Amino acid sequence: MADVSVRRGQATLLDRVTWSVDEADRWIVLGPNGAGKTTLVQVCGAQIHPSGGVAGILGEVLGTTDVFELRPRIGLTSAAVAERIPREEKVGDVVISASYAVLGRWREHYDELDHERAHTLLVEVGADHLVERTFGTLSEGERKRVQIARALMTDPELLIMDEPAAGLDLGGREDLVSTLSNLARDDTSPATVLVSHHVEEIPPGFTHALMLRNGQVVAAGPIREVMTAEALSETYQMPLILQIHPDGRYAARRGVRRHQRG
Ligand SMILES: Nc1ncnc2c1ncn2[C@@H]1O[C@H](COP(=O)(O)OP(=O)(O)OP(=O)(O)O)[C@@H](O)[C@H]1O
Repeated sequence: MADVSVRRGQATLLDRVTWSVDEADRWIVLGPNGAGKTTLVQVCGAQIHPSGGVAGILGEVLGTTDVFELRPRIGLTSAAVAERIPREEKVGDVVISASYAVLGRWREHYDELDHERAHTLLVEVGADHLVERTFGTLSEGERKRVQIARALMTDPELLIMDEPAAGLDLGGREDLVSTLSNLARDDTSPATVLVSHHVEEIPPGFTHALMLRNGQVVAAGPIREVMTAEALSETYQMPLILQIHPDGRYAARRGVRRHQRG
């Protein structure tokens, strides 16, 4: 992205964002509510066009390419995508129908390889036992896993996940973090962008971080350089203490301002 802005009426949702993601990168995108995270990944996912600047995705430039050819090359999970999955659809079909970029399985013919791939992906995300269940009967955590398997079904060159841990309980979150960590560490996984609200949800193996505030980039780069208490405090506009655990997990909490003596 070069100087990418997104405007709606008088509002500037993204303000001259310059950012690049390489094939082997696994990015975490952090920022307070309303910072522009979803808007950013909607541009990355070829769902919306920038109002200004240039966005290049997988060798194509948005605005000069057919987004209907580009979108199947991108795996996207988000609340908006989940809402469009029919509740009565069987889990196996939710995953396999991604190969034709349709929601709701009907008319399509799938071959044995598709079935094998869907099964392998469900095993990878720990959801193979759910294959015969309907999507509507799954718990929030189970739905998130199925959505990730679906996003991977087309063997995308870019994987974008917008808040996959939202609504999960502690156990569900921990399971998801380890699933995402395994994905991140797998060399065959695509370039990945993960939007999150909590530093505790950053899966070990993620390589880069981008912090957004008011549509602007506060910090971006290799995770070990960018994930600092200073950058986080600036992003959330409050003094924060950041802990980095030896296993690569993070934790943050408000710091108490020290009163100066005298
Ligand atoms: N069509 C629109 N017109 C005006 N403002 C909009 C429009 N769409 C989104 N916004 C605003 O743009 C800002 C960025 O929204 P976005 O959804 O990208 O934020 P976010 O960082 O994903 O937030 P959250 O963490 O709450 O999901 C928000 O303040 C939102 O209210």
